[in-house]
Amino acid sequence: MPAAASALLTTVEMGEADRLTIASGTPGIVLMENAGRAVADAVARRDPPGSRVAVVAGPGNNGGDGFVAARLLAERGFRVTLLLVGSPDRLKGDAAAAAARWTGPVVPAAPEALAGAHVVVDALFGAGLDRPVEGLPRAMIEAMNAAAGQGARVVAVDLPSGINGTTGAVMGVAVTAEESVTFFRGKPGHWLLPGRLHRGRLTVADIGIPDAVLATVRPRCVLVDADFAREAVPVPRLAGHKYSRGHAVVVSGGASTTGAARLAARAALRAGAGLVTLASPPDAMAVVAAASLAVMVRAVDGAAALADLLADARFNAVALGPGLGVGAATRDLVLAALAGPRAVVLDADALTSFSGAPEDLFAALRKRAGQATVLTPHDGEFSRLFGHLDAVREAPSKLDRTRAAARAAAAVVLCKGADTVIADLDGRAAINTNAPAHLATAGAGDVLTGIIAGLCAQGAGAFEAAAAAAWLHGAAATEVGPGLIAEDLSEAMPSVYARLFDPLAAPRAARAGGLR
Ligand SMILES: NC(=O)C1=CN([C@@H]2O[C@H](COP(=O)(O)OP(=O)(O)OC[C@H]3O[C@@H](n4cnc5c(N)ncnc54)[C@H](OP(=O)(O)O)[C@@H]3O)[C@@H](O)[C@H]2O)[C@@H](O)CC1
Ligand SMILES: [K+]
Repeated sequence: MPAAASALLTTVEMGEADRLTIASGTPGIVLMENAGRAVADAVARRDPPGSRVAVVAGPGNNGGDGFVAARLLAERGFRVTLLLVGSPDRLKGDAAAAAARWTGPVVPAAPEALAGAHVVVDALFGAGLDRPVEGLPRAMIEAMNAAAGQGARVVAVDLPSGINGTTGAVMGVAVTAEESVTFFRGKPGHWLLPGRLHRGRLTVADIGIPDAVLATVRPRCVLVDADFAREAVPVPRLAGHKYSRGHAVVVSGGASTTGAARLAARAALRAGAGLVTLASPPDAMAVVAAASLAVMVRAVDGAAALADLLADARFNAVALGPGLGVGAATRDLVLAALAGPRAVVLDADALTSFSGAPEDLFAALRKRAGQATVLTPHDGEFSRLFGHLDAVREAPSKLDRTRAAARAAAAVVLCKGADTVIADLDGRAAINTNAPAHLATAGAGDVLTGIIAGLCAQGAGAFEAAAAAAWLHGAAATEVGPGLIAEDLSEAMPSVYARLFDPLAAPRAARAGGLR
């Protein structure tokens, strides 16, 4: 997996990182002191000494972090109230040790005790939340949200209480924080919906866990960022020529529906493919040719003709789906594309055409497992293709649903949305949230398909191509800004690439690692 810096750790993986660190000689109470200090620092960064701080501490180590933060804030002149959910004599281990260092009163938690707080530190539940929240904890979460409504700033320790760190799910009810301070690395629940909407600004604090533990923990999920995209995008060699950058084919629909394929084709070219050909039904040739300059056009009448065209091995990546129409003709085109040694990207109508018989698609995909194949469903297309599978229905998160779909289809699956998840069939996964709201516009999905095909044509692996394309697509939308229409995305790609590969604009870590 590229970019270990952006690894996201499940709560189990984070527990292992803690254990490995403690086993190699750093006591747990030291980690807890560091965690509590990071929380106190987050409070002190924005609120002056003298502010009233209510710390809501729970019965586990998240509460322990709260005790440390309470002590350090009191030492810095904040007026701190410590509200405990549960009884002090049931605190264990490091949390008990942290509580013993707190010399102020321990007040039994009650919702009304939050009145007048300028800052609420939510140290109720973190990684250990394992069931729906009820009773007093629920009342305290609701009171924290009510306090936020009255103007209090809520700073969550590790996770907003009620959010599952691994899945991002709300376990009954959850705090909506202004800031969450987490430790060592982010967690999938900080980035998946709805967790992302609850966590506010995310601060990741170093608490003394060495990066080296990642080699043992081996996290399977990353957040897609600029470093990931920089590593994944094949950079043209000076000695290369257009053929060495691959030749992508995009299959077009009929005369009245060529726009989607044209958007995809142009995006494949802008993504860096050496050559791009639109395979067009004969009746649409005039329309397609008139609107394409750098993109080439070939008449292709049905699945047999597509197979003939693709017999030329230089066509090394094919995208199908945008504007293709739903039905048997599209199914045949898809099966023809899948039946050979090339990267294939399936989107939109190419997916919907198999919604009555997904197993037919999966069988064709399994035959080519090991070759690059990417499916790019939105939520509706995803449930039509994969909704019948138990492993998908029972998955606790979008992350796991997408992984289950990738396994079933023997392909990389990119499930679109505000939290786009990309999963490989081996369990590797990535989350991309680099997507401004104005990206949700007609034709944007067609462009994403084209970028993936363009990266695959240049030799990127299917997983890397899909994840990097999602990030680039979002970066292009950010570059254009509000008012964006799908046509603009491809035109913004040169600026996105310029920024990505400009050594002066790149972050220090990437410079030190050397740009290819
Ligand atoms: N050394 C380390 O490991 C470090 C860990 N760190 C910190 O520790 C946190 C993880 O700590 P944790 O594992 O103790 O879990 P935590 O989130 O405090 O909650 C568990 C408690 O809640 C309870 N409980 C659960 N669900 C419930 C529900 N629905 N309703 C009611 N009760 C519920 C559960 O009780 P039980 O199941 O026993 O009834 C248990 O008592 C992590 O987020 C980070 O902040 C940092 O200090 C860095 C060093
Ligand atoms: K919390």
